[in-house]
Amino acid sequence: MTHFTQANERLRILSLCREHGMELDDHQADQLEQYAVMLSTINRSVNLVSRKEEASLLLRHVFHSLLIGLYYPFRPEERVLDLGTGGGLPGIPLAIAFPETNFLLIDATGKKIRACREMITKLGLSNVHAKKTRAEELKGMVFDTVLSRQVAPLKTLCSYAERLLTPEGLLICLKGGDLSEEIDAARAAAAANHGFPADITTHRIGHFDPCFAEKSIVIAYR
Ligand SMILES: C[S@@+](CC[C@H](N)C(=O)[O-])C[C@H]1O[C@@H](n2cnc3c(N)ncnc32)[C@H](O)[C@@H]1O
Repeated sequence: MTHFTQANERLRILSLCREHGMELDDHQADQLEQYAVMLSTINRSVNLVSRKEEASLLLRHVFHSLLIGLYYPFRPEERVLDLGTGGGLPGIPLAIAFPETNFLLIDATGKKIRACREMITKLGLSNVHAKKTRAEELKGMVFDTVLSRQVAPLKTLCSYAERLLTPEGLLICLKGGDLSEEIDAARAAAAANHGFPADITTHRIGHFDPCFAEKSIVIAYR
């Protein structure tokens, strides 16, 4: 990404966040930009994001992740799990935007978690930790919210999240394409997941930028 393009993207993302009520200070904007640069650098050796989309990392990955915070403002002290985080998406951008909320990033792939740890340390973030584990193997922890971006069908995510969430907990996913069959399948499987989800809402996000035309935020409720 050229410096010119990156500066434009930074301004655009900051103004989009501000327009929608998410105020980020200069330090947070610097951290988001630094994260996008590190993601792009590490991506040369560890496959963290699609190389085709590298040209607009700040918009397509960082801002895409931040959109969750526009629909669901995280509370201080809330415990959030990013299930299948890869290179820290959506967890790291959200941990930057919500410094008083606690994030745990998990992924089944060790080199991705090592990359996340390196970026977390360089960004100086103390509210986010990363652990190599499969969701099915994570035990003895509960979360107020489980997040997931591009990991598994909703039905599978609900089966993982159900035993990791508090009684009022939510599953929030970033998804693409026509979701009607996926949502029907998740609803049909609810009985096998202790009634989860009791309800599902979807929010189209194409109005933020044409690159999100096919994308939605899906929220599954107890
Ligand atoms: C397509 S990548 C998406 C990564 C990231 N969320 C993003 O949006 O860039 C899917 C990731 O989910 C991880 N994953 C898939 N199933 C998992 C499971 N059951 N438990 C933990 N991680 C899982 C994979 O290792 C992979 O890194």
